Order: sequence, then C-alpha cells, then structure tokens
Amino acid sequence: VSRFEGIPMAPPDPILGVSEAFKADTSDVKLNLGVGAYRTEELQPYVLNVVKKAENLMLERGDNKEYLPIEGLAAFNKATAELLLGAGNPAIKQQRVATVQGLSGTGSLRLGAALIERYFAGAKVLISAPTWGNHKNIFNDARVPWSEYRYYDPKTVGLDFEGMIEDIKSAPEGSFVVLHGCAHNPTGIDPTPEQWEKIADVIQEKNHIPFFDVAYQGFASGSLDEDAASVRLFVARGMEVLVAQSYSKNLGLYAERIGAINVISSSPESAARVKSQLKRLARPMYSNPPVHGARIVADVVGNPVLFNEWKAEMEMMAGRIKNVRQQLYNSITSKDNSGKDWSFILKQIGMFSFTGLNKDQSDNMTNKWHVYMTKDGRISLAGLSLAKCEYLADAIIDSYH
Ligand SMILES: Cc1[nH+]cc(COP(=O)(O)O)c(/C=N/[C@@H](CC(=O)O)C(=O)O)c1O
Repeated sequence: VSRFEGIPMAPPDPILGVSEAFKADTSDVKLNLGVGAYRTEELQPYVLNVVKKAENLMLERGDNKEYLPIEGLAAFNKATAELLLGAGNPAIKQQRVATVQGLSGTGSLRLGAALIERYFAGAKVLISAPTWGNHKNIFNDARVPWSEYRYYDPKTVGLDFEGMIEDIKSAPEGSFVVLHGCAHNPTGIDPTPEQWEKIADVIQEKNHIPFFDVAYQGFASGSLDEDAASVRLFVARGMEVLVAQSYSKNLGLYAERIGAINVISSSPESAARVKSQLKRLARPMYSNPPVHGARIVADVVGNPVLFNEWKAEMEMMAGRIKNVRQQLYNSITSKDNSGKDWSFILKQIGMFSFTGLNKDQSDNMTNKWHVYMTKDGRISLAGLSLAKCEYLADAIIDSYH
C-alpha cells in the first residue's frame, strides 16, 4: 500500500484547468476564452518582435548562465521600478524603492505575502469581491488572513464604490489592501481617477498599506504611463506601497516567469532593510530567479529603439482587444432583441469581459457551444477573433435566455 494514498486528488485550477478541458475538446468550433493570454486574430500565441530581437542580441553577446543574485538581475530591477514609477520619480532618486525580481506576478505576490506573514503578525489583507482566482490561494498558503471588500455590483454591472469605501474604512487599522493597478480581473471595471483619489484618502485615514497587483501595465490602455497612474498617485502622496509586477501579458513573457515585488517605503534605510528580508525569504523558497526573461525586459527597456517598438506592439495588442470588444457588442446587439443593456461590454477595460453569466449559463456555453470560460462568467477577449464574434454572440444570447 502506497504511503501517499492519503493524499487526495486536487481539483483542477479554476482558470488554468479550463485550458486543459479546452485541449481535450475535439470540436472544430471550440473557443478558449479561459486563460488570460493574448492570441492573434488567427487565435495563435504571439511572441513579440522585440522579444525575438532581444534574444538575438543575447545570443550574439554570448551571455552566460551564472546564478543571479537572490534579488535578481540589477539591470532588470532598475528598469522595472522606472517603468512602474517613471524614471524621474523622487522615490527612486531618494532610494526608497526596494525592488526584488520575482517569479512573475504570482511569485512576487507570494513574496510580498511572506513578508506580511513574517513582519505584520495579525495584519489582515483585503481583496476585492470578486478578484483574480489565485489571490485567495496565495494568501491562504502564505498563512495571511484575508477578507473581501465589495467591488462588483451585479445590478449596475459596475463598481460598488460606496461598498468598497465602506469595507476598506471598517477594516482593522493597518490592513493591507490589494488593489488591481489597472484592468481589474475578472470584472474589467476600474475606478475613475476621482475614485482613486478617494480610495487613497480612506487608505491614508486608516493607516492601511496598499498592495498593488500590476499585471497589465501598458496592455490595458496601450499606454505604460496611463496604466500606472493609480500606483503613481499613491506614491506621489508619500504613501508606503507594495507593488507586484508581471511581464506575462504586456511583453508576452508568460512562461519566462518574470516580474518583481517593489516596496516603496518612507526612508532609504527601511527600504534597505525590507530588501534584505525579501532576499532572506526568497533564498529558501527558490534561491534566485531565472535570468532569461529579466535580460529581455532589461534589453528592451534599455534600448530606445526596442523600447519604442515594444510600445507600438503593446498598442497593437490593446487595439486588437478593443476592436474585438466593439465587434462582440455589435454582434450581440444586432441579434438580441430582448432589450437587455449590453453596454457593460464596451465600458470594461483590459483583457476580460465579465459577462454576468452564472455558473449554469457558463456551463451551457461550454457544453453546448464549446466556448471555454471561467465559471465566474469571465471571458478572455484576448482569445477571441473578429471572425468568431458572431458565433460567440449566438452562444451568449442562447445561454442568457
Ligand atoms: C491580476 C493578476 N495578477 C497576477 C497574475 C499572475 O500572472 P503571472 O503569469 O504569474 O505573472 C494574473 C494572471 N492572470 C491570468 C493567468 C493566470 O490565472 O495565471 C488569468 O487571470 O487568466 C492576473 O490576472
């Protein structure tokens, strides 16, 4: 008898498990609108041109495979903090930013969670309702207690701003508030600039610490600066902030696992101490991070020609998703005569559309129409082509009524 027999079979991941089910489907009309990964109009994965150019540069240079320091590639850490905050940001000049390269967004969030667990005993983390499917797993496994703040209002298919503020205000003083920097996942609903100001007010009032998850910078609006505006607003106020970054989507480096955890503190001394403890946490977890993705980001950002080409490719990707969003709206409204208001599809930003389809309706999308999506009603528009909008519109209308 195996000694592992007591280990139960784990359920498939709510997001990544959808791709497994999609692959098993033999239908030729199947659509994978599950995982948030960009696809071209031909529904193929996309390796950015600048990534190929950066990799050729590496080969020509003959870069070695020596260990990186625990905190990662210095050139990457410099580039990623400057991308996030703007190269001239006073926090960077005053050396108040502790940046450690992480295993993409997930690994950076986990490192931040481990710091909270070790140095903020009893502190609570507040996450939005709903939020990205892996946030709860990350804080659960880091043994950090969390609770939810109201975010999505199904009645208005919009932001429950009053509820959000109330829940953040009523949380214990000094809680960590997880905020999506832009392109909220799964709702696609972002606070307005005015609402961000009020969110910053209540967080300051309560001495909470904001923990931004920035997984789509430049990918949501097409502009790196626009998509970082919320983070920069909080830092400009002199607030101490944690920010997890990912280059999975905006540079298409999904499988390279490249991201960073940034801790902006009020003094260079505390930034240095925080960085030393982040290294202390990383060493027994994975020792030091992978070099390939870090070099690509550092080379692309460090080379003005490549940097400009990257910005153009981001605008292209964001543009394709905006076109698909508009086309889906047109297809649905030209077919559906129920009078339902579908304008939420156009108001949402980023990779996803939160359709409002419930679990049974989402099951119908999959079982009858071979459309794969997450059970919370989210569809990834990045996996949709203009050519498939008619078909998807039929599936959504059929599943709704
Ligand atoms: C908000 C958010 N934060 C972090 C991540 C982590 O990505 P990483 O590749 O670890 O940098 C993702 C990925 N989201 C998509 C893929 C996934 O679930 O892992 C998704 O929502 O489909 C997010 O959507």
